[in-house]
Amino acid sequence: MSEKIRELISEEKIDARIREVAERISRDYAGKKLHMICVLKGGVFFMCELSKRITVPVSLDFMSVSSYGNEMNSSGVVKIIKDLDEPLEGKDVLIVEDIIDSGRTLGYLMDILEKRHPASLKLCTLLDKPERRVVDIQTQYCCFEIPDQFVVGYGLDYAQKYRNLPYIGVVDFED
Ligand SMILES: O=P(O)(O)OC[C@H]1O[C@H](OP(=O)(O)OP(=O)(O)O)[C@H](O)[C@@H]1O
Ligand code: HPA
Repeated sequence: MSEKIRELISEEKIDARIREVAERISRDYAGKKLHMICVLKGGVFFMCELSKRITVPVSLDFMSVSSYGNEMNSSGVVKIIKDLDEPLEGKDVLIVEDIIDSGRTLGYLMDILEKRHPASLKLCTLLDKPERRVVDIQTQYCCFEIPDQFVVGYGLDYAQKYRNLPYIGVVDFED
């Protein structure tokens, strides 16, 4: 079986929407410092583009968790592959994700990070697939809601492929 990628959200639309969300975040955190946590690997493209457009002082940290492996459905078991370098105590923390699907990854992550006593803990996601939700997640900043389709590009992969596409595409499978 081979796969074909069909464009769902263009590079231009993503760029424009990230600017809008970055403006909102900059307004909401005016007078504060923002500690942004990127969930690797998928969140890295979004984190770079978003953080460049935020106008309050920003610090960055990275965490790697895995639940999908090379599959198209979450295993339900979330593993920490790399923990944060810095403590979160007293910081205004924004988690930056590429996608919320079942919500299992973020549900697990938010529980762990809350226990580290940040001053605030919010979530910013590039994509949200609300139809797929199993775990309830409160998202403060979302760029796009998408239907229940497996997507790639802008950091998102299928079996580690297509992360570097500059747009979001849907994977169509062919014989
Ligand atoms: O809401 P969920 O159903 O939990 O799915 C969302 C998670 O799945 C993907 O991560 P993945 O485990 O594929 O790792 P990756 O970012 O390294 O590709 C994505 O980056 C989210 O972290
Ligand atoms: O639609 C998706 N694409 C890539 N990775 C994902 N992880 C959760 N959902 C997705």
